[in-house]
Amino acid sequence: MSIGILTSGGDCPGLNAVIRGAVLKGTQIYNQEFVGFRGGWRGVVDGDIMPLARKDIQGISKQGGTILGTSRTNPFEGDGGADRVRENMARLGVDSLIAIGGEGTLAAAKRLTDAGIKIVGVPKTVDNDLSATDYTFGFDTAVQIATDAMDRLRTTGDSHGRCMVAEVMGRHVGWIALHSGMAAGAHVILIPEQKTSLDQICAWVQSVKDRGRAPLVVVAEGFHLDSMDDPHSERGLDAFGRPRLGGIGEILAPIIEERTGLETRATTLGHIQRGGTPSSYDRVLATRYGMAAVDSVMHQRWGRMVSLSGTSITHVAFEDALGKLNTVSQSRYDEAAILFG
Ligand SMILES: Nc1ncnc2c1ncn2[C@@H]1O[C@H](COP(=O)(O)OP(=O)(O)OP(=O)(O)O)[C@@H](O)[C@H]1O
Ligand SMILES: O=P(O)(O)OC[C@H]1O[C@](O)(CO)[C@@H](O)[C@@H]1O
Ligand SMILES: [Mg+2]
Repeated sequence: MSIGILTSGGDCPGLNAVIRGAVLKGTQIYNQEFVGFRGGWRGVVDGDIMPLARKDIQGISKQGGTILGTSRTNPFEGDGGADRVRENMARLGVDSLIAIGGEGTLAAAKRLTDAGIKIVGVPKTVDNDLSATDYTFGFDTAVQIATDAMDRLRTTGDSHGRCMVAEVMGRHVGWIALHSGMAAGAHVILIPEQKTSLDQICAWVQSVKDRGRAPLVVVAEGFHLDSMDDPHSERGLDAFGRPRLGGIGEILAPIIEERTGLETRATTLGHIQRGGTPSSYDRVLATRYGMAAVDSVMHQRWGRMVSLSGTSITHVAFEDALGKLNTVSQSRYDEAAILFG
């Protein structure tokens, strides 16, 4: 019997390092065999597998994306369901699953675990929005990419004396905005947790302008003004029926320009934040998660995900890992806000 690995939800730098860590420890220490399911839960429902022997994972921890592919497929929709998953696993000789994904992937994993399927979870998300782990891999890389981009925006903004608006990812939480904004010396950081008025945003921008500096405004895609009920969305729905976010930077830029008289440009970083080489921090965390997930399989810790607590790897039940987001606290926001304007 082998262990099946899948990556599901948005991709993120470090997924390949998890796969490598799991396969290396599993083959070397436990003499286990592995297969990969292609395209997240879709591969599990369709029985679409690829080999994951030691030679298949050589050198992949520095590669971005996921060699398995990913999707936002719901394993309970269409032809799916727990019975279908169970049948496919039995037919393919797969005894248990390592599901690598965010809160949605783990919610699906919990439903399958409740139906008796043996699953352990590995948390991933660039947004760092899972509360049951101190950090998810992918976040550090995304922050570094965003910080580099902002450093570049600042030199062109300074040269032209313009206000630059940088939009970063962060559907429900503002961690990428907070960390990259602090690192790049942003003058305004706008996050989903803190509704803010246009008057306040323009007052910060104006004060930077009055000091003769070129303002940098960082906005998370999930931010909404105090006058908006929901985050800005104009890009339809994702595969799970949720609004695709993005575009709030382009909305804010002309308003800031009109109100402050300062020429303003917006840049949306988008999926650049999720692409390319993982940072060394993310590779190490992801590798440790992969190895710990195999330990969990060997100890039959079904329905639990590996998690980082301080510098130690621990285990959290799916039900405790879901339902509560890791939001930016008021104190972390207040600390950053001292630097605004
Ligand atoms: N409660 C649920 N029951 C069954 N399937 C679910 C549930 N929640 C989410 N899913 C499925 O799992 C997929 C993956 O979830 P989602 O798209 O939220 O990505 P994720 O794993 O949370 O990663 P990301 O950080 O990119 O959001 C969803 O697209 C959906 O098809
Ligand atoms: O890649 P997609 O499906 O457009 O998803 C984008 C979403 O995924 C994330 O990158 C991670 O959840 C969010 O920040 C963003 O809203
Ligand atoms: Mg999600």
